[in-house]
Amino acid sequence: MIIILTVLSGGTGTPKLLQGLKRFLSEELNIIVNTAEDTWINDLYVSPDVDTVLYTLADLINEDVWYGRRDDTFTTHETLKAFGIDELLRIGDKDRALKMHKAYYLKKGYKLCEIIDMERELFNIKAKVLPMSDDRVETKILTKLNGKLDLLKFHDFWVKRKGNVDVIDVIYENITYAKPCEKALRAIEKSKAIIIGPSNPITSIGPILAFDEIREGISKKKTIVVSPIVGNSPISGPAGKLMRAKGYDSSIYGIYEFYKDLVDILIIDISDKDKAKDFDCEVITTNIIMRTLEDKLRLAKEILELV
Ligand SMILES: C[C@H](OP(=O)(O)OP(=O)(O)OC[C@H]1O[C@@H](n2cnc3c(=O)[nH]c(N)nc32)[C@H](O)[C@@H]1O)C(=O)O
Ligand SMILES: O=c1nc2n(C[C@H](O)[C@H](O)[C@H](O)CO)c3cc(O)ccc3cc-2c(=O)[nH]1
Ligand SMILES: [Mg+2]
Repeated sequence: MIIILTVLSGGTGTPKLLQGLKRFLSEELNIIVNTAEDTWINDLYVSPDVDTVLYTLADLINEDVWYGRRDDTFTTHETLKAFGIDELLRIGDKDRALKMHKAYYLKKGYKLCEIIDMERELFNIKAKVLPMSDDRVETKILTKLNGKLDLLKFHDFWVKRKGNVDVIDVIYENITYAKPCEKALRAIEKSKAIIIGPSNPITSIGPILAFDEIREGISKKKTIVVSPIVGNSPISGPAGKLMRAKGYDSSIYGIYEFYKDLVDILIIDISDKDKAKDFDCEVITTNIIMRTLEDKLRLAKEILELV
């Protein structure tokens, strides 16, 4: 009997875990991906977390930065810069084709989920890669610049300003009107368990869980959460700062608080084991820091044994 699982993912932490999971599962795996950082850059449609998941599953990902393709070239990016067009994101030539492919079919009226499914097939990926929505939702960071309130696009906050601004709030623009992707809802329904991967709770998993129907569907399933935080810090990125801005402690206490309505099993790092008794759910302590492929395979295997 094939065990169907659904994983919620952003673009760095969970893709590392996917490198482990993909060794044990193929078509049984559904990945619902955050699309609230999607953006048009000139004529390219950039869906950063989706593209990182596709490249990770196709073994093409650049693991130094967790975006773009390994061994890509940057001729067009550099030439555009010479022409005075500075793309905020350093987009490789092969990677550009994937973003042009999305733009081409979006302009023809295709749904994002249909285009991603075409791309999954082009990369011979067996797992289903599903956007959280086919509608635009955009994460914005509320801050104060020169004494004035300003709402920054995520890439302005993270790529241009390196996250070096005070974060007053984080909002998901258009979430009220956007609809979850039907295929994502079906995947949750068919799943034996849901894995909320070690991604940024606020800007990667938060947008996905902001859809009531997605939350509702997950609440009916065994849900395993892998913490992206060890001690009081995320292993990388702005998750700690963003959690504090939303009123959550940058610790596994904050992680539990954020997921408490959904989590059945919380996986924390061995270094946090003394806190394991403080949670009203099953807690597994293990090494959750994935440096090597062996780390990723071991963590994936430990998780699959819980399903
Ligand atoms: C900017 C970045 O967002 P994104 O690139 O989308 O990344 P994710 O939200 O998917 O993941 C960031 C998240 O991942 C955690 N992380 C990273 N490596 C590990 C690891 O080996 N183990 C583990 N348990 N978590 C890991 C990291 O702490 C980050 O919070 C972003 O928001 O960082
Ligand atoms: O911080 C960066 N993030 C880059 N990213 C990642 C990205 O947009 C953000 O860091 C993620 O959205 C964070 O979740 C890219 C993603 C792509 O799909 C393609 C190219 C890039 C290029 C950059 C980049 O130059 N700098
Ligand atoms: Mg992301």
